[in-house]
Amino acid sequence: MPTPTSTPTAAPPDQSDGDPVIRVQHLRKAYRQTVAVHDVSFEVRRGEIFGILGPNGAGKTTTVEIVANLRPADGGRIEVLGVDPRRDPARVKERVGVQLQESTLQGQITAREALRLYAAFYADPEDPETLLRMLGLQERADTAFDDLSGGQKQRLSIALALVGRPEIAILDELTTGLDPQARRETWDLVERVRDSGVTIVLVTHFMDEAERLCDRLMVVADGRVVAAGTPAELTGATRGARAFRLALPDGHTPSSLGVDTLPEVTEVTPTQGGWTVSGGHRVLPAVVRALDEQGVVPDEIQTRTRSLEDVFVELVTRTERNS
Ligand SMILES: Nc1ncnc2c1ncn2[C@@H]1O[C@H](COP(=O)(O)OP(=O)(O)OP(=O)(O)O)[C@@H](O)[C@H]1O
Repeated sequence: MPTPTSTPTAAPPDQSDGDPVIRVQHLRKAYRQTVAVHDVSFEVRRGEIFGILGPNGAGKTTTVEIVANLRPADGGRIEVLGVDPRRDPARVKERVGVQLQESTLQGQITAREALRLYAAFYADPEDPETLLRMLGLQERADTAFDDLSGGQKQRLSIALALVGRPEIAILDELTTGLDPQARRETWDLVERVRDSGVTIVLVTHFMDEAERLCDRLMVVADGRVVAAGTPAELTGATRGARAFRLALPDGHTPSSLGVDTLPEVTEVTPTQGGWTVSGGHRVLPAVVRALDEQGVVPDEIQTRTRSLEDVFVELVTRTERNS
């Protein structure tokens, strides 16, 4: 069974809004030959859901484990609720609840027993029965962990992260392996937890999850922050950015037709059966005009709102290209 990640005497959350509860500057961490985190800086504000997105191996888990004081950093400055986790580990343990990837409990323990056991580590824990109700687990409270569904196990691991009444909850790969309905239920639950005053740091590589849940987020690739902002800022919704899918007749590519060098085009990325072309407000007419001038009729043009996934793929592709 994993060691509980928090200990006694959590204070009730301070409800004052917006001030940073986590400040990370120039974080660096290497594991022997692998530099997992090159240079990561960010702030998490009280009461928000802050997302950390990135492809596999980007350094997301390493970053949050350092914030939760489960690993030492090699460099940089970290402040959690005003203190350096290395200097005051007890305070961070008291106030930060962590649900890490693949948290597994001993197979025969029931949800109720696990919550009671974890609650015993705190002076003022949340009532396990309240958590069971809040997470919709009361019907399954006496079921052995091994017999719970994936979604129920996930909800139990969130409950365990919340049992110490943390001010900050770190949720890592929250919905990996869940079916669509269980994912949606888990999202609703996370919003309820945030609404109850807990600041949430959400590690994910699901764009839909980030778009739906996060107030602000950062995209990490290869141990560096490659973009940060609200989902709307990142997708360019506030700047009138556009994207569309383009399929061309055999023998033509966007670069052979000079599409990628048009001033209106910011990015061309390959997608299944074609390319995603992104740019400013006038990107679509500019590309259609350029193709027409060369006598090329596109096989397909499909417009849609630029999603966080488009942005993510562009950013990660660009980072890989430059590294
Ligand atoms: N304990 C460790 N020892 C050695 N290398 C490690 C260790 N933990 C992580 N790494 C390496 O550090 C890099 C970053 O890993 P990390 O788990 O932080 O990334 P991540 O973004 O959370 O990835 P994922 O989405 O796959 O969980 C990877 O190359 C990984 O192999």
